Amino acid sequence: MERIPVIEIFGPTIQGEGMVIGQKTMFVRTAGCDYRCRWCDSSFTWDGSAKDEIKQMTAEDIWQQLKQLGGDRFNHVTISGGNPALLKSLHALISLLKQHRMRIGLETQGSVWQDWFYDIDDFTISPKPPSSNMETNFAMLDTIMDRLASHRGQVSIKVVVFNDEDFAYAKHVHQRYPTVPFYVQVGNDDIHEGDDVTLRLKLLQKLEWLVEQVVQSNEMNDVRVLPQLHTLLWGNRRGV
Ligand SMILES: C[S@@+](CC[C@H](N)C(=O)[O-])C[C@H]1O[C@@H](n2cnc3c(N)ncnc32)[C@H](O)[C@@H]1O
Ligand SMILES: Nc1nc2[nH]cc(C(=O)O)c2c(=O)[nH]1
Ligand code: SF4
Ligand SMILES: [Mg+2]
Repeated sequence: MERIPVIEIFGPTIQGEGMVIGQKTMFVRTAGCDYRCRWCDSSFTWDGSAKDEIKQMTAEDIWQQLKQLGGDRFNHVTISGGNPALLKSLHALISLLKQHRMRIGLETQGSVWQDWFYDIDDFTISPKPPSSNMETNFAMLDTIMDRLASHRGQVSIKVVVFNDEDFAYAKHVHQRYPTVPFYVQVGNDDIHEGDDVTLRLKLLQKLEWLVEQVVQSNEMNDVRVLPQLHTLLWGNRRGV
């Protein structure tokens, strides 16, 4: 039986980001990433700090844990990471979730393709801006966007923005794929802040700044600006 490296399973909660923000969902977070974003809010998935929590699970193990946590109070499961697209073995989980009539969301940065992408209902691709210190492979991103063009599910692009340079990058990505629903998301620079009131204030100020950038730009007439709703509600906690 193929195994999937899982670092946490949680929910029911709400999708705090992007196209289906507010959707009640469970989360399955896989371990391992091909990127090392400077500001990654889930670096425990790849930096070794939570390596003892990684479980090699079968699709059936994961389903059992989802049911144990969520009972019959969910019909949507979001797969995130790390980069879940590194895992060919996820196809087994995707088909099992389909059998159980779940809708499936995926969060990935668009650096790797998998054939099971075709079975995702809510697909979020989040290419990384300069502040991450990562470099986008646009040839790969073009391939992925091209293959998903005739996808039956919803596809969107979400770029996290921390500064002017990131905003310029976001414009560039939006122009490259102009027909794909496009979201800019507030970057959280304070991933170690423990005081939720302080964090909220900072994030709302950044949201105001980002809204202003979009309002003033004639190249961003058809984009949506969002905060991370879960961070506003529950701060930097894991598993929410
Ligand atoms: C932790 S990543 C996991 C999925 C995949 N590796 C990716 O980056 O798309 C999930 C989402 O969180 C975003 N994210 C990570 N750190 C963040 C931060 N400090 N502030 C805002 N968004 C962040 C990522 O850009 C991505 O859209
Ligand atoms: N509530 C909630 N929404 C999220 N949307 C994307 C998340 C992620 O870490 O991928 C995330 C998360 O960790 N929690
Ligand atoms: S690609 Fe996603 S999980 Fe990987 S380091 Fe960047 S934000 Fe974190
Ligand atoms: Mg998160």
